[in-house]
Amino acid sequence: MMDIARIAQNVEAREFAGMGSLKLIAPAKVNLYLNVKGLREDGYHEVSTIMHTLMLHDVLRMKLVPGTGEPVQLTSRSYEGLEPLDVDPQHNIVTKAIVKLAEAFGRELGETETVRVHLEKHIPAQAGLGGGSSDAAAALLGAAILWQESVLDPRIEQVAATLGADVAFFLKGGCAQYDGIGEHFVRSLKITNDFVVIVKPEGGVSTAAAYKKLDENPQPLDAALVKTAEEEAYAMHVPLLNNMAEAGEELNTGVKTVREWLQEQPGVCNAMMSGSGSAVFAVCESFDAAARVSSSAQAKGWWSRTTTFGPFKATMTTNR
Ligand SMILES: C[C@](O)(CO)[C@H](O)COP(=O)(O)OP(=O)(O)OC[C@H]1O[C@@H](n2ccc(N)nc2=O)[C@H](O)[C@@H]1O
Ligand SMILES: Nc1ncnc2c1ncn2[C@@H]1O[C@H](COP(=O)(O)OP(=O)(O)OP(=O)(O)O)[C@@H](O)[C@H]1O
Repeated sequence: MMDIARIAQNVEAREFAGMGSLKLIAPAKVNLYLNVKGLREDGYHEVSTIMHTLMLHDVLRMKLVPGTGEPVQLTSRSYEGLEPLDVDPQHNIVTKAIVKLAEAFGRELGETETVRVHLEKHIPAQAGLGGGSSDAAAALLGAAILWQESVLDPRIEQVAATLGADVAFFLKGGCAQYDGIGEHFVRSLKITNDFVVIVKPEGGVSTAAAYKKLDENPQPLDAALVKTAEEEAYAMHVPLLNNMAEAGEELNTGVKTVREWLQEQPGVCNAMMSGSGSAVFAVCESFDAAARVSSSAQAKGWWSRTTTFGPFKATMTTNR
């Protein structure tokens, strides 16, 4: 499996220059508010959450090539100190997304045409930053565009919902509240462009394990704070709440170390684990403060980036 990942790293994006190729961006997200509620019969949990996209993003390059026998040929390269993906190309959520959308559109893949994709990873995996989900949303849009279908076709949203709870959000982006299992849009909030530092301790947290851990020790949130979060119209005023944070800190003790360290840094307004972890995000009072905190985090051996909240959803961009 790792050999495939290494071979994939040698493939250059240059192959995707020129006509007929698409470039898409797949932004990361953080959860400003995550309230995990009861366990449903299907094993998923009811949640209410407010997510905000970041300027930090992965890049997907896509094109159609004559059929190679494979429905999708996916290569990937990880940047900025990230490990290669721990998943082989046919199990990558990008491949799954394209294959499922082809089925929904009644398109045969493999014999006459193959979708070739190069994925540039900048978002760490198992971090609660939604990297895989955002890649999947971008792949759905890219495939629809390559097949000359409307990006507003309802089958895109339908397939998104079958891929993972977070995928639907990345088709909308910005700041929005979702409920159900996290796939059901409730409302948009006014976005912010505050500076953010993301710090990830060594190791990730499995989303499924974090939900399971929370079931062992449920963490109801303060009702008054929940009301404030659910009624707030501006992203910048949403109180940072995550009742999965304790589960994440138990599964990866580095999360607690990072969160406590961030909360002590000058210029940090607030810090909290994102989603199911293991990344912790800190909202900072200035770019300078964010850059200083991020450099100090890197000096301690943690993966860290300075970014801002952003308005983007998974989207096509100029192919450069
Ligand atoms: C933690 C969050 O990132 C918050 O935004 C999301 O809830 C996770 O969304 P996601 O990564 O798209 O999750 P999925 O890939 O759909 O699910 C992974 C696993 O997490 C658990 N899961 C996920 C979502 C949910 N509402 N309840 C769950 O119990 C299930 O065990 C599932 O098998
Ligand atoms: N394109 C992809 N990018 C990242 N991980 C992927 C991808 N495709 C499949 N995976 C698998 O999904 C796992 C979780 O990765 P992902 O980045 O989605 O986690 P996450 O940041 O915890 O997301 P979320 O916040 O949605 O739970 C990875 O460990 C990897 O095995």
